[in-house]
Amino acid sequence: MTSPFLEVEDLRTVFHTPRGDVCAVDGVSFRLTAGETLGLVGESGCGKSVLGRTVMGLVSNSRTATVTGSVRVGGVDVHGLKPSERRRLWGPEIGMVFQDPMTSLNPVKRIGTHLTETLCRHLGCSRSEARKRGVEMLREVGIPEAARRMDQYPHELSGGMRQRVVIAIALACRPRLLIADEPTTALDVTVQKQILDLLASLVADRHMAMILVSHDLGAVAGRTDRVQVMYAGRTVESGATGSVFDDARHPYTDALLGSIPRLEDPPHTRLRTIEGTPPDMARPPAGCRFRPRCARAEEHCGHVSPVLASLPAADTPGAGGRQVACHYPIVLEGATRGR
Ligand SMILES: Nc1ncnc2c1ncn2[C@@H]1O[C@H](COP(=O)(O)OP(=O)(O)OP(=O)(O)O)[C@@H](O)[C@H]1O
Repeated sequence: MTSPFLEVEDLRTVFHTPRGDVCAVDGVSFRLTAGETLGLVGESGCGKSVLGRTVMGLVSNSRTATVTGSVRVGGVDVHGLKPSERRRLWGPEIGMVFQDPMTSLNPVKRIGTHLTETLCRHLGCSRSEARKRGVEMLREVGIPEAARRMDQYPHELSGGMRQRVVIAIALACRPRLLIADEPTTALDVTVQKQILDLLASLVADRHMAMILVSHDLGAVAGRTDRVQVMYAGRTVESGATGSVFDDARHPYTDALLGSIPRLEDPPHTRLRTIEGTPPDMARPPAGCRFRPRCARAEEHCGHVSPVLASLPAADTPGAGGRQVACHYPIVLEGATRGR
C-alpha cells in the first residue's frame, strides 16, 4: 500500500476570542496519498477554511490560537517546525489557491514578478530561467499570449485569468499537495467550471494530492476521489465521493444533497432547505451539534456526541472506508440496522 503523503490526526484548532474559545476544527482526521483528491464540504462557518489553513501551517499555536493533534506532510510534523522552516514547505511541498485571486495577487506587481519571485526564492532559479519557466506555467494554465501577460498587472486581466495566474503561481514549484479553498466562489458561473476542470486535470497530470474546499457539492462531485462532510467543526460523514453522493447516511449530508436543484425535477418543484442555522461556534449545543436541525433526532442525541464510526463493508457494497457520525444514520431499505 502507498504510504500517505498527508496525515492529519485528531486536529483541533481553537481560537481564543473575547467571546470565549471557538473550536473551529474539532478532532478531524484524514489521510491523502499522492494522486488522491479530497473534497471538504459543508455550510459557511463549519471550519473548512480553518482546517485548510491549519494543514498548511498558516494557523498555528500563538497568543490567539491553539492547535493540537498533528499534521504530517511527507512525514514532517508541520506544527513541530519553526515558522521559517514551515514557510519553506510553501511552494515546493504545499501550494494554496484562495477564494479571491485579488487577495493573493499584489496589485502593484506585474504577473511576471509574482511568478519569478516565487521561482527564484524557492527553486533558486536565475531571473532569466524563472521568466522562461513563468511563461511556460502561464501557457500550462491556459493563458493565451503568455509572454505578453507576464508584463501586465493583475487588474488588466479578467477574474478567471487572474485565478489561472494564482494557480500557475501555486503550482510553479511543483508542490506535492495543493489546497484549493473555494477557488471559484469569486468567479462568474461560466468560468467556475473551466477553473475547476483545469485544477482537476493539472492535479491528475502531476500526480499531486489535492484538498478541494467548497460549500458547493457540485464542485467536488466528479472531481474528487473522497469527500469529507463537515458540520460545526467536526466530520459528520466521509467516504468515496460517488458513494457518499449516491447513498448519504448522515441526515446533514442528505439535507445538503437535497438542497441542490436538479434538471430532472418538474417545474416549480420547491427546493428542500435545511431549517435553522449552524450553531454559534463559541457556544455549540451539547451532544450532536446537528440535533437542533435534525428531523431524525431523539432525546439521546442532545446528550451524547456521536463518534465517527466505520460502516460495515456489507452495508456499503463496493465502497470501503465509509464513516458516519450519527446515532440514527439513514439506512438502505431492507437493512436490519437503525430505523
Ligand atoms: N481568526 C479567527 N478568530 C476567531 N474565529 C475564527 C477565526 N477564523 C475563523 N473563525 C471562526 O471559525 C469558524 C470556522 O470558520 P471557517 O472560515 O473555517 O468556515 P468555512 O466553513 O470555511 O466557511 P466559509 O465558507 O464561509 O469560509 C467560524 O465560526 C469562524 O467565525
